Amino acid sequence: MTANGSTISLAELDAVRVYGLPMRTRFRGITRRQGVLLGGPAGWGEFCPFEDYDDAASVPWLAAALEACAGDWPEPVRDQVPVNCTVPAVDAAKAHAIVAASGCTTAKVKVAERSQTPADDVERVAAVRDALGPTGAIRVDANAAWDVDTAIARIAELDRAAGGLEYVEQPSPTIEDLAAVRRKVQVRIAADESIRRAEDPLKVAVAEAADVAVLKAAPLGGVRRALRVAEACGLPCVVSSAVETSVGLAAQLALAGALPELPFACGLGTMSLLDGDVVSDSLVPRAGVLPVPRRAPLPDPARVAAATPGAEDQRRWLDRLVRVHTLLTTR
Ligand SMILES: O=C(O)CCC(=O)c1ccccc1C(=O)O
Ligand SMILES: [Mg+2]
Repeated sequence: MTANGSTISLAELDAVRVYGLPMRTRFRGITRRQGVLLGGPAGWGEFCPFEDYDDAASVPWLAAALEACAGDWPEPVRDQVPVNCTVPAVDAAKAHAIVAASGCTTAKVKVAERSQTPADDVERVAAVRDALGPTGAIRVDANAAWDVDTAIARIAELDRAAGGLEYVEQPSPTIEDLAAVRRKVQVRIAADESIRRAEDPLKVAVAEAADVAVLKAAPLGGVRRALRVAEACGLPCVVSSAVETSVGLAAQLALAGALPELPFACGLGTMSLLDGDVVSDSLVPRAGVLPVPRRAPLPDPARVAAATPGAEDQRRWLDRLVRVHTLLTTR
């Protein structure tokens, strides 16, 4: 459903294209992204729930894609959005190179990945500071890896290595953990998974668990729904990608463009994580900013053809699309 209560049926779509693109670096265990591009009456949307999401969890992703197909995005209040570069759990030299090449003055560094030691994280963050210079902002994302005591210890080390962290994203799994960590550290806490997956995203603010809310348009059911979450939670918001193609990123940028306040850089500089795109004018940041588009860029037929996966993957995604659409429309 869109905010207007209209749902596009699959029969109203002009085009349905399954795509698959490899990731340049393994990221949170993900080595490729696949999804479906939907061509609707007013534009293109992208349906790309993560592989491990079940049908119920994928419903909001479809709502977000159909909102884009219906051309149902709110009016933006800004025409460009500052973004961070994203530094996966790579070695320090590679991290330095990513930041230096990015043109961004904010870097988000993945930490606490299973293949890494705390010393690797400290080295990576120190290298990122070196590449950014003294004025850039560094945030880290632990993806809920730490228990409360570990979080408190690691945050202190990483804050020192960074010469000051802007915030720590999801240091621990639960809202209660985040609140406990937040009471013990000086660094701001950002809630990501707690908002995406919680039945009631507002609990984050109520529990005083976070200083910043990370919003992703697709898992929250689209731009308009995500805007309502932003309003209700009352926290400063950062829009962060789900590593979509430029079609899905456009919806994220529509959200970032429509938020009344945007005090921090957004996590939308993720095209560099994907090896390829489905449009020819990719949403790649220039000088650390991305434009706020009025609609998604049009898929380029040659690029879509080049990214089309095998018959089995196509079938799997079309089946998934139909099942999730049934769930969306029969709720
Ligand atoms: O925010 C960014 O810079 C990149 C996006 C990102 O980190 C991400 C991408 C896919 C799934 C989860 C996450 C995350 O923020 O944890
Ligand atoms: Mg995160």
